[in-house]
Amino acid sequence: DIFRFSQEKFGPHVEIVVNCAGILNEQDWHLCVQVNIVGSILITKCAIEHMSKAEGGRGGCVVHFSSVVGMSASEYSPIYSATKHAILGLTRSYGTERQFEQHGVLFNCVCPGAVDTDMVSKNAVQRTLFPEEAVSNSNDLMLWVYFFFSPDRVATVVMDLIANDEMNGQAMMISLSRGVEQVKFPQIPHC
Ligand SMILES: NC(=O)C1=CN([C@@H]2O[C@H](COP(=O)(O)OP(=O)(O)OC[C@H]3O[C@@H](n4cnc5c(N)ncnc54)[C@H](O)[C@@H]3O)[C@@H](O)[C@H]2O)C=CC1
Ligand SMILES: CCCCCC(=O)/C=C/C=C\C/C=C\C/C=C\CCCC(=O)O
Repeated sequence: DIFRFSQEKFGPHVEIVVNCAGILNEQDWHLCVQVNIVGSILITKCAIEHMSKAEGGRGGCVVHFSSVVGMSASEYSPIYSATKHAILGLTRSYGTERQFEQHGVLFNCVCPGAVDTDMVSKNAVQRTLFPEEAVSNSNDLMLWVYFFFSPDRVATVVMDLIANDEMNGQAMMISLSRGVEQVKFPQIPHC
């Protein structure tokens, strides 16, 4: 539907897809898996269907939203973290040379740390993410609660990815400790 909406509003050729939709819900983890993983796969499939040069499209780029906890363990939100690992894997696998040769579509993702949005106010403030005792026992945790990126900062990184036609299968991490950084993955040969 979102592709049809875009075509009606902006014209027939979709060339840029930003898949930002996501939820953090450890209680209703089926929903979390459905929205974050299945949703991202569906968007990927639709993007290829509409953008693939082999199907009459013009190619283009897809930017998915993973997270810093898509690359590292999350003590408080393991299911959410697993879904964000999946999005990273999806991005890297569709962002291979073979896939690009087939479709002409670039796939990259962003992996932000905490960003000042409704997701934070729903989860951090209401403490579904932080059990009460974890908040009261850790000064470090409180540090995270008060330091967030602005959504604009993340949007700038997304815009840079859209403008870059060299990057494919890459992840841009946006973290307090390291700033904006392209993640270097180990090269593991297929067995
Ligand atoms: N806020 C944060 O600290 C971080 C957020 N992220 C990721 O950034 C993305 C955006 O999150 P936020 O803006 O922070 O959260 P948010 O809760 O403020 O916004 C999420 C958006 O996703 C949409 N959405 C949810 N389920 C949907 C569905 N089934 N179909 C279509 N749209 C749906 C909502 O309507 C909402 O507009 C998510 O993928 C999230 O996992 C990544 C790292 C950190
Ligand atoms: C360290 C930032 C992790 C960002 C995770 C994410 O994608 C969305 C989080 C949304 C709300 C939570 C806000 C802040 C999280 C702060 C600390 C989390 C501690 C790490 C953990 O074990 O989950």
